[in-house]
Amino acid sequence: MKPQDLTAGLSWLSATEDSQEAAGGPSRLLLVDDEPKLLASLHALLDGRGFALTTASSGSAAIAELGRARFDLVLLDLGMPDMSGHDVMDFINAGRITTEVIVLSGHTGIDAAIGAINRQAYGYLRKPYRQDELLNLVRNALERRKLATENRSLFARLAHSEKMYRFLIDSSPDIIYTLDPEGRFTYINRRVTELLGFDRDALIGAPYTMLVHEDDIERARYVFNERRVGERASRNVELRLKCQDPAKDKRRFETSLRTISFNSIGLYDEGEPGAEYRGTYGIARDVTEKRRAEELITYQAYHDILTDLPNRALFHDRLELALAHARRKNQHLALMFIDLDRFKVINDSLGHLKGDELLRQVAARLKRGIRKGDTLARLGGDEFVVLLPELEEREFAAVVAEKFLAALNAPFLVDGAELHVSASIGIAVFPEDGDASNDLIRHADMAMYSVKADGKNGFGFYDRSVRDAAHDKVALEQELRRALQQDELEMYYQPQVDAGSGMVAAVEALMRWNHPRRGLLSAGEFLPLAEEMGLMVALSDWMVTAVCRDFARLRAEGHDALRMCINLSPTCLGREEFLRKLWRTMQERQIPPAQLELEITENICIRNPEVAIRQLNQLSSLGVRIAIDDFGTGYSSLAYLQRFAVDTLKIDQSFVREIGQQGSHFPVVLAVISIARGLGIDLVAEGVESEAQARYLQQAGCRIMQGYHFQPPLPLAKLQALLVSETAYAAEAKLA
Ligand SMILES: Nc1nc2c(ncn2[C@@H]2O[C@H](COP(=O)(O)O[C@H]3[C@@H](O)[C@H](n4cnc5c(=O)[nH]c(N)nc54)O[C@@H]3COP(=O)(O)O)[C@@H](O)[C@H]2O)c(=O)[nH]1
Repeated sequence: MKPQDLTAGLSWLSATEDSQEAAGGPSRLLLVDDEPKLLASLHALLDGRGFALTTASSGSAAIAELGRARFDLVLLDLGMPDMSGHDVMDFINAGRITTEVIVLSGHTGIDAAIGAINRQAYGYLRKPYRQDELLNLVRNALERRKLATENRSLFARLAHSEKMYRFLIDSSPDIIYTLDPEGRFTYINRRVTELLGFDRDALIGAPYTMLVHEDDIERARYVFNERRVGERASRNVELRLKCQDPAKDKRRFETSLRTISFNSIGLYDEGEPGAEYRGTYGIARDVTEKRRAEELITYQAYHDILTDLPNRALFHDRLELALAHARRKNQHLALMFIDLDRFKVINDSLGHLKGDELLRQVAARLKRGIRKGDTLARLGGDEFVVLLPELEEREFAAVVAEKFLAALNAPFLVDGAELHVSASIGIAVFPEDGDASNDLIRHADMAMYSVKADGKNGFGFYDRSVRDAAHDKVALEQELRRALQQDELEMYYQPQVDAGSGMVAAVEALMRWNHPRRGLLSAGEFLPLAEEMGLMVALSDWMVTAVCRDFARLRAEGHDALRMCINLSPTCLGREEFLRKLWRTMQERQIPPAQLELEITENICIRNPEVAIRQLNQLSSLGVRIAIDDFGTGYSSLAYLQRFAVDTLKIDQSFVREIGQQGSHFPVVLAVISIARGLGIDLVAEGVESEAQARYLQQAGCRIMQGYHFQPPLPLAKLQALLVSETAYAAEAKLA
């Protein structure tokens, strides 16, 4: 049997050996000699010296012992009958059994010694040996054995720690690198491949500049050529690094970049500055997502999410900058305030999703009208502002405003429906109309309101008339609050005439204000202000009391077939207490429900639609009539016909006004008349101002008309007189 074969199955020995050695205890010695006397004397010599002794009297017995246990030292005879000492050493070497061997040989020839040394025997003693010589050799062999064992364990611990650090470095979420003094990579962990796509082996020896975006190279020098340590090392320097798609051609860089934050420290001999510079090491963290999130947050803080336009904060910022620039350069700038007309009605009747889509499309059209350097922003709702810096002439702002109005003129297609939108634009110019940003915005806003008051769909500059109107408005506000207490309000009544008979069929109650300085103001001149000021509920309460009182009086005077029409403010409808008060007052004044008609407009249901619809239906079921005012102008007019039991449709004045030329057709008027006829609903045409209009309407099938052509709104006394003369005329006609 070859010594190698004998070692099969003994590999556990070398694996566990070190740990057994590390466990400590007496050194274990195996004494091998086929000569019993020599073996005994050897044993006697070593016994009692702190060793654990085992004896073997043949080569094969020695091998069996070596397979059974670990020995620190084998004292080995060479010439044994069954197996030579050399064979035993071959077995030890083949099995990688870590033990020291001292050969004790009776051979005198040099070959035996050479054979022992070639097999890594620690020592060779020729028999007979001196005892002290043997003991010395044994001590030295065991000392070497101890050192070798310690070395091996140290090496194993180092290898383990190296493995662990490599694992930690490679699985680090950060890039870890070292550079030589010339800025070439000497080490870089695996993270570089995951993050940037580069093969890390290909990077070793390559200059760091190949990774850095051109614009960041200067800053990169600061990081990568780092020569400082400790507190002075560079920290959190952000650079943009290029990425490579490993799937693609490796020579081509992808345009994508990642933002990486670097911390780096200079490497010196003995780790001290002043000693020789060896390069740089550092850690780099990917902060791309963090930066993107921060950029998004910043973007959203300064932009309107719906339209992607600058928001109020960014607009103010740009305006302040533009003003500073204009002051320095002695230039003009214009500020425009754009407000869509009737957007609230569209938004409430079509729903907010469509309203939002419309705003997006409006923003896109307005954007097309501005130049580079101008700013278009959305302040919220349907309010936009435009900044035109470096304005050469005031009139240029008018050209831009006209461009905006023309851009909005074409219909918008929202969810398959065509929508028509117009805007009112107010313009204030620096420095004439204000020096501070807030003044300019306020003045452009006032100019815009003035355009609205003048009929909307246009533009206007902030000027003296706007200023005066604003002052008037402030004064009017204060006076309106007093008007209620000082009994300055009065109800007027405009007859609705049957064009066939010329008789008054109904009257519409219209509020008037006997202003102490300005004279009689019609409802259109102060009710919008009352709505704005939140006075509408109080005014409507007063109106209900006054109308029911006047109506009861008219009825008591014998005009009991007369119908009274009152206008309902959207603010009041949807308030339970208002309609309860109306009902209570009607009962107190004994007004039959069928004689009262409530006029509601298209935006009546905006405030509290469910309550409004329920209440209207309740009143309707009690017999009160419902009329739709301004029919045809809103987006929901037709939808109302399904929601309420509508008794009357009022053809809006704007359609009636168009009736002028003889022989023409007025399709909207005809359509409203045919809808009313088809549904069996009464019709009233409002704003009839001429004989021609009256004739056309009558021929088209509308008999009841209201307008200056017949009667203007009248104070109660005049109405009473009219009704009395009418009754007298009717009586006369009957007699005749
Ligand atoms: N909630 C309340 N609303 C009211 C009340 N009183 C009036 N109103 C509403 O205010 C709007 C403006 O009213 P007013 O200034 O009174 O104008 C009305 C008429 O004076 C005017 N009119 C009448 N005939 C003609 C005409 O031939 N030509 C012409 N250009 N104008 C005319 O029209 C207004 C009546 O309109 P309508 O109501 O649509 O029939 C107005 O919307 C009133 O409804 C109130 O007490 N409460």
